[in-house]
Amino acid sequence: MTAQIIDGKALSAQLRTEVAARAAALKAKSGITPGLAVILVGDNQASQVYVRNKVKACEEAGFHSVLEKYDAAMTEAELLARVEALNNDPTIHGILVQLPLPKHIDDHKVIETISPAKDVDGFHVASAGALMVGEVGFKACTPYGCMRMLESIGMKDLRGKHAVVIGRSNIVGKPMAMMLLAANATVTITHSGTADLGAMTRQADVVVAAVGKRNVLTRDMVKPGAVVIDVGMNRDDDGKLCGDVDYEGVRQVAGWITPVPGGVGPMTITMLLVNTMESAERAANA
Ligand SMILES: Nc1nc(=O)c2c([nH]1)NC[C@@H]1CN(c3ccc(C(=O)N[C@@H](CCC(=O)O)C(=O)O)cc3)C=[N+]21
Ligand SMILES: [Mg+2]
Repeated sequence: MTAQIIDGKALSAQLRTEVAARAAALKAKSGITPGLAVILVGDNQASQVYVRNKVKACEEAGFHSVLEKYDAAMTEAELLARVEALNNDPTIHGILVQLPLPKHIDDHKVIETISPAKDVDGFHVASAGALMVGEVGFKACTPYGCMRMLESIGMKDLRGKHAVVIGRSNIVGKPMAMMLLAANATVTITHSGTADLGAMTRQADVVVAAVGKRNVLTRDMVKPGAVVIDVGMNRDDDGKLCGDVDYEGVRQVAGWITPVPGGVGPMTITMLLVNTMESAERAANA
């Protein structure tokens, strides 16, 4: 038996159609068009591609989108001033400052300047805190997308399940663990300081790999039938996009697996649209 595939592209298409319908309904009812502003500083090649995909996804959903591109020499003060201007712009419901930023700019300072009401990335301390205590706030898009993938295979409630997260970043590992916990899973967070990773993952009903390194999870580390979610975005020796999971090996034992590309990546962009939609609806009801 080989694993069934959780198709992030297909699920994204379905969810984006729903978002487009919500956007049209909001516009008809209140005259408000959801608006996303994306700021890109510098000329990082990968960032250019991602940002273009985000703007394209917005347009397809009927959103208003603004892409602001700046030279790598932009000062931190100039960037903070742009974020503040967008905070005060009523046509904008979501602000995304593409990371990484040039070294001379303090990412944390920039993120904390974004109004939590427009923090559709879910990176602000207020958004992370809201997730931790179960308050209303924007959820980080990548882990949020992983939760929607689990929901799509009937795993919305994870009571009685053991979820093992590999990685403890602020943008994926930690919020992922919080969301799994909120879904009633028993959660283990593993990382570079974990003594025996395989001993942990072999107990898991759900494994989320979010390290940024190839072949972190191999078939001998997976319990037969487990759900494997691959957040990784790496390049193999031929320059092809690949995840953190040894896909060919792991699919021989897993019950479900997400591919790279076509898995978590498209879902990340979809949840950005969902958060921006939500923000526009909140603004309309305010
Ligand atoms: N403030 C901020 N927010 C982010 O959400 C953010 C960021 N900065 N910086 C960079 C990372 C990366 N990221 C991706 C999203 C979608 C795909 C995606 O759609 N990937 C496609 C493949 C794309 C390709 O072919 O290269 C897939 O997996 O199928 C990839 C990467 C968002 N990021
Ligand atoms: Mg920095």
